[in-house]
Amino acid sequence: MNTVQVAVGVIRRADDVFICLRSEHQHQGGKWEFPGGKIDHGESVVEALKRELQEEIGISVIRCRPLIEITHDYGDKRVALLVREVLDFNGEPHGVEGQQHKWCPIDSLNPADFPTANVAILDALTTSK
Ligand SMILES: Nc1nc2c([nH]c(=O)n2[C@@H]2O[C@H](COP(=O)(O)OP(=O)(O)OP(=O)(O)O)[C@@H](O)[C@H]2O)c(=O)[nH]1
Ligand SMILES: [Mg+2]
Repeated sequence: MNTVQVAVGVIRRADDVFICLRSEHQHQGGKWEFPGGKIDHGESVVEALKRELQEEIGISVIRCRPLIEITHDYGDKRVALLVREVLDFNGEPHGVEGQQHKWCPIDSLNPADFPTANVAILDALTTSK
């Protein structure tokens, strides 16, 4: 099985992070996620992150830094999440595709609400707080 490379953005504002609800028809539907998506052929992680965050939540990423990289096998799909913390951006994050979204306190994030691969992201956030 090949591994799907995914650019994922963690956007923090003080003690909150911005998260979106995955629609039921998507892989891991009904779970909350950090916005992002598949890296296209020939694209860098940062290029993909900028494109996905513009398409999904309507912001222009100005500056980001690596937070963590996770490889996870869901059985039906193997993913590599290349997670970047977004440090500066233009615009106000919202659900461009009509998806539910919210700012959630890092302390209140429940791993059970996220895809399994995200547990390591939540750990990284709690320890870097
Ligand atoms: N965006 C995002 N994807 C995640 C997270 N955690 C996680 O396991 N994934 C997995 O990463 C894979 C690709 O993400 P995606 O579905 O957002 O990709 P995309 O925006 O290109 O989707 P599309 O094919 O519906 O256009 C999915 O299999 C998804 O389940 C997360 O926090 N954010
Ligand atoms: Mg996506």
